Amino acid sequence: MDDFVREKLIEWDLQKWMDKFEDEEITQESFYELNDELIDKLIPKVGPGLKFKKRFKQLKEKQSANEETVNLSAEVLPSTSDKGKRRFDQPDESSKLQPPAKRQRSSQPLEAIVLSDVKNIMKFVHARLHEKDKLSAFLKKKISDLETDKRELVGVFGKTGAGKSSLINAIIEEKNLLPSGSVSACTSVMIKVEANMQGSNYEADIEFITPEEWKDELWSSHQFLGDNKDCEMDVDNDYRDISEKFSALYGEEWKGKSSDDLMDGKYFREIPEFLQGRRKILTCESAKELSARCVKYTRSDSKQGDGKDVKKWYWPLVKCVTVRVPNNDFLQHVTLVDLPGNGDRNKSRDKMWKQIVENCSTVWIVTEINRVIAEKEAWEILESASSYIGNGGECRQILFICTKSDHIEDSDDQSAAQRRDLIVKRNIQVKDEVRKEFSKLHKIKKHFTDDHFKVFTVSSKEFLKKKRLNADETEIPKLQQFLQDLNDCHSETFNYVSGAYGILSLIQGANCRGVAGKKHVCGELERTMSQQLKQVKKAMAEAYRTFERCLSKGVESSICSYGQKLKSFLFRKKGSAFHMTLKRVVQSGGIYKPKKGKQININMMLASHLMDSIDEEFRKTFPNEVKCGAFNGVIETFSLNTDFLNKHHKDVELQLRFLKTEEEKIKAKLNKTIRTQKKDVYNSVTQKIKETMEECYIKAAAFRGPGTLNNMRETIERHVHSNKGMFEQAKNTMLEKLNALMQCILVTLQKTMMESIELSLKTDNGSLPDFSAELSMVKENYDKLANSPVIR
Ligand SMILES: Nc1nc2c(ncn2[C@@H]2O[C@H](COP(=O)(O)OP(=O)(O)OP(=O)(O)O)[C@@H](O)[C@H]2O)c(=O)[nH]1
Repeated sequence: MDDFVREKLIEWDLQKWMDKFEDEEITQESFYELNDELIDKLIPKVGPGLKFKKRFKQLKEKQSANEETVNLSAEVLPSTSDKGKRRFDQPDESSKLQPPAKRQRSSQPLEAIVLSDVKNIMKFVHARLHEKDKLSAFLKKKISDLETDKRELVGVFGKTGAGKSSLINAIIEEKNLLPSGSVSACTSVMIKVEANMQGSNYEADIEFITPEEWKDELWSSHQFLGDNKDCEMDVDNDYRDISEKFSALYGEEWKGKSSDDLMDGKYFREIPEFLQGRRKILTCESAKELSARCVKYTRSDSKQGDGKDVKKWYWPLVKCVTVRVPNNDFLQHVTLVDLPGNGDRNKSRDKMWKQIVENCSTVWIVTEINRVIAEKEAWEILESASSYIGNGGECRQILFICTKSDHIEDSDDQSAAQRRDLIVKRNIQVKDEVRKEFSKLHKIKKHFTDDHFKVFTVSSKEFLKKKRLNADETEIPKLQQFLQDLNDCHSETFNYVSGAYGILSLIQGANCRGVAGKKHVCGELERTMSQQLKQVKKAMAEAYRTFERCLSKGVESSICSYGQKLKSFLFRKKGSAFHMTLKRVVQSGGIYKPKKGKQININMMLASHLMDSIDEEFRKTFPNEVKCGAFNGVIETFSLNTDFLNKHHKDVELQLRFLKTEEEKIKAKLNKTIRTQKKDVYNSVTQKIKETMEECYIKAAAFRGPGTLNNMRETIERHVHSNKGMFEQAKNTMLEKLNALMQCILVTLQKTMMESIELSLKTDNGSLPDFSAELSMVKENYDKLANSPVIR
């Protein structure tokens, strides 16, 4: 690094530290970024204020004292639960100190180091630009818009006892994190597992449902119990469900009490956060301790095992628990979510379930190897989740994970090698069977092809014990590799650095006055843009026509067949059990999830012909795979051809570089918008039908006494007959949403690129600060990244 660049580095570092002192933001961790040279330079810079000098001296003394402490045995040192948050001017008795910034830096990947450096440079540049003119304001905004927060969501589904918790523990190599193994306790809430980026502790962040939601649930359960007190019906599952939920929280006390009584503060003394609408945070030094403290919030009743000391179980009040794990390479950019298979019977948890499921980029279906084909639950989960994760979501891969592969019937006279061979042979056979089964699932195959589906046969137990199988044979390392690949942040970092490189190039370019070729290049760019936008419009118009054609067919077949569909559902069963089921369906807006079995959803049933008509085209137009790109890849191929212009117009090289990075950034941003908005487009059909049906559900739910079942049936049938137009309306809603999305893409693309062309080539501004040193530093980092091997 030459002296000039070094000087500059020190200069912006100094500015950063001066700001930090002014804002009183100095923390123990950040202090370790200061070196002697900086401290010496900083003292005169921060002015005559002795306060600073004094504080620096204290800091310095503390640093040397702590460096000595590092060598002492960790056991003799007190805990460091709030390390990193403490200010240096506060006494800090508990420092088990290792300079984190220094310690981590050596083991950090290139991307993390580059990103941190470039981010600091851009912070400095941002602070130095004053919003006195249009260009500076534009540049400041561009810097603020640089993004890097990629996080991949992996949804882990499976029935209780399938081995999800053990699997997660094994993969992230935290064997005591999620409780598993008890016979009667099971995970009853959604659990997100992610990295603790802030500190070195294990944390559980417990989010509750609101007191109002709980009151609603108490009220509707009382209604249900009241409605059924005289009936001898097969409502066992629902009754058991209510009883289990209330007994967990109130013991036997809930019986005979009103909803208001059960909201008394005395029941929630241990969790004041619930009544205050806050989250509860548990912080522990070990995974084991956290796991033990979490049990009463995450698991359901247990007479034995891990919950024997628990008096109250709070899972009915918990919406979601986020467990944060420190220093874990597998979780840097990945969140694993342990999810109940088919949504949740509680409304707000079900809403959250859907939101999470729709955002999963990968889905793991976990099931025991022994009953993989016979056991229908895993396949049902896959089938019922397919529209949420496929066209209605963003899942790129489904991993079907068969657990407990070590579980094999063997006899005493078999040698260890024979048992191992049996396991390996069965693994191959099972994989084959699972793939065949998958290829029969027509509903799922509308959303996913065979390439999206992978099968694994794992043993979490053997991965830890290695008695019968070696690590590779347990296939846990394959899943670890899968997570590592998801964690790869190369492309996100590269986008950030290349965006920063472009912005600094533009600043440099703007400072060069009177470049001759600007006008000509500008004309060329505008011409290219108008041609390219035409291509985008053409591809969009084609997609619109295809959607219209498919949906029109869907409307026709919906009108032909809805009557039969409705009849076979409404009259499929006789008697009081179905009466109760239908009542629950209409009470909850046409959607009901029985304790056992598939979800009932009248709205989806009515929308099914429309969805069938569009599913395949929808997947082609909005593929979830990153490499494909929406609207036949036309946004991916959009280009202003700056590379070509660059060859002939070296005088505007800096501006063209900026435009190239702008083009990449806007395309990445649009892809994100499409990924989110297309879910809305897809769900709009069912949503429209749900809205049209709401009125008749309310009417049907009001019936009481003899004849209720028939009254409900008739009300629903009559309503659908007189609202047949809803199929056409649903089609139009989807087309309107599609059109709005297309317009948004076109306008954003055109506006952003036009603005960038104007500001880079039509403005002369020689008064921006000189950032040539920053430009060369960012270029150095850009080249480093561009030349580093990409893992994926
Ligand atoms: N033999 C064997 N047993 C396993 C393996 N993985 C899990 N188990 C056992 O299977 C049982 C259930 O495992 P969990 O990990 O708690 O299953 P889960 O899917 O998380 O269950 P819930 O918490 O109820 O949702 C426990 O007794 C585990 O010890 C494995 O690889 N081999």
